[in-house]
This record gives sequence, structure tokens and C-alpha cells, in this order.
Amino acid sequence: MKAPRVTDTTLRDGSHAMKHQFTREQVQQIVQALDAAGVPVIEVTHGDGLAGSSIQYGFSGTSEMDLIETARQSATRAKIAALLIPGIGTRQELREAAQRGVQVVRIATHCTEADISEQHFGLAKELGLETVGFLMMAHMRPPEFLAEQAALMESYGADCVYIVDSAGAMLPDDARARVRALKERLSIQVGFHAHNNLGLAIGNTLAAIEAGADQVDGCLRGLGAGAGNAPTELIAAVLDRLGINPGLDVFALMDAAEYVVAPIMPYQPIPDRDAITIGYAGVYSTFLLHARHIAAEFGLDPRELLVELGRRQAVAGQEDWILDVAVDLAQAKQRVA
Ligand SMILES: C[C@H](O)CC(=O)C(=O)O
Ligand SMILES: [Mn+2]
Repeated sequence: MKAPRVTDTTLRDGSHAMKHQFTREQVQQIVQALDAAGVPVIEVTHGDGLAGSSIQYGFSGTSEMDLIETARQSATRAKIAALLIPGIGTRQELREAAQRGVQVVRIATHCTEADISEQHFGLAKELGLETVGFLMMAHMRPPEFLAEQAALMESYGADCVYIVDSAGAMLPDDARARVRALKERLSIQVGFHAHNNLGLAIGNTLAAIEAGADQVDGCLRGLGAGAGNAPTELIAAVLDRLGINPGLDVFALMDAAEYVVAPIMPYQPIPDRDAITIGYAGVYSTFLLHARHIAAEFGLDPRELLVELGRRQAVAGQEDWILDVAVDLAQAKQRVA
């Protein structure tokens, strides 16, 4: 096994749990702590990527471009990354993000829709950015299918493609097989992004590294959507124990999680009953807070709403469907009563 590059996404995936209210001061403190601890890439964007601030996904408290600029000014060695979902973010936001200091762009599509990312990879390369492809909800398709989608991203100019377990639904063998399929098919790097809904974020990250993953993601204190992501400080400790620490200061990351991030967290993401249901039903982790809120309005158990969304195969970006499904379930209950 070789040491993977670790990208910290507290300031992007963690933005979901923060309801997209990170402030400039918080960004400065978190970036300084990660940078000092040797984390080489720090992602800063609205939780749903560039231009995610909207009625559909939740409005940002502070403009993400200002947060990106603050992050860039606060880092001495780490590269600053942004996430972009084509259709939510456009090439205009990508240009501005690059001007404000982004050096890595992670372009995310549903795992069957890599073909919508060609123009965005093209522009990113013109802008001189490092490029990463994100195949979201990757539990929904088999390894060989994902390898073909990843090959499309490679042909568009991706420097790395990630298997993204957006639902935290994978078991270690699922993660291993998917990473292995991409490693066999591609000439570029392969990454893995975990969610902890089934309590397997660290285990799956480890399985991905065993299968050859070159890059993995973490969030301090696991602050991320659903039950959160693989905690960066835990990844560092585990890699260190394995003898493949890529240069991370384990104690400094523990301190950052404990003293910088924990005090500002609205709650500690854990695999509670709703989050476990997300992993169990294979639903996008970001639906958690929306589903809880809408279920409460309609007198539903969030779990029945999440299971039905999983049955209908809802994917990332379909947050508006949560309301439609809640209306259907509530009406069905009324008819029975
Ligand atoms: C925009 C998404 O939340 C990307 C991600 O982190 C995931 O799918 O997981
Ligand atoms: Mn995620």
C-alpha cells in the first residue's frame, strides 16, 4: 500500500451540516489548522458546489467566492479546491473561482452522467487547474460501468477520478471492487470519498487504499452530510499506524478537530436512525436534513420518506422530490385512515 493524498472537505461537505453558514473567520481558522498539519488539499465551496447557494439547496451565509479568497490567503502550502456540479455551477463561476484562488476543481456528476462534464474539464484545463472527476452515488452501478464513465472523464482531461459513496451505502468489498476497476481501466489517479451512514467510512476508505486509491477525502470531526465523512484526524492516525502517513501531523489534526471544529458544529454527525436509513436505503446523504424537516411538517417518520426515495432511486440534486414524495405518502395515509 502506498500513502494516498488526503483532501480535507470540512469546508465543503461540512457546509451541509452547517446549513452553509461558514464565516470568513471560521474558514481562516480551519484552513490555518489544516495547512499547519500538512493537509495538501483543502476544499472550500457551498455544500452543493459552486453556485449551490439557492432556495433548492439552501442559501450561503457568506459568498463562497469570499470564502475561497480567505482560504487561499490563509494557506501557506495547501492547495485550495472547489467542487462544481455542471448545471448548478457554470463555467462563469469556475472562472471566478480560479481568479479568487482555486487551484484544484472537482467536477461532480451523477455516476451515469459523466458526459455532461466535458466542457467543464476543458475550461478547467485552459485555466491551468488540476482536475478531479467525482462519480456520485457510485453504489448504484457496478464497477465495470463506473470504469467506462471514469474513462470518459479521463478523455475530457481529468487528472484523477473518484468513486463517491454519496449515500454511505457501500460495504468494504463494494469500495474495493470499484476502485480496482478504475485502477485497471485508467492511466490517471483514482480517489475515494466515503460517508459514514453505515459506520464504514474509515473501513471503506481503508479498503479503497488497499485497492490502490491514490487520493481519499476526510472532514475534521467527520463534519459532513448524513452521518458525516471519514474524519481526517482518524485517517491520519490509521495511515500512520499502517506506516503510510503522507506527511500529516496526527496530533495537530486531532487538536484541529477538537478545538477548532467541534466548538462550531451545530451537532455531531453520527449514524443515528435516520442516517443509518440513508445508507441502508441508498439515498443521497445531503437529503438527511431536508427529509427530517419535511417529514416533521407532514407528520411522517423520516425513515419512511427516505426508504421511499431510495425505492424511487432519487439521486443528487433532486431535493425538490423529497417534498413530492412526502405529499404522496401523506395522501396515501389519509386514504387509508
Ligand atoms: C455535491 C455532493 O454533495 C458531492 C459529495 O460530496 C457526495 O456526493 O458525497
Ligand atoms: Mn460527500
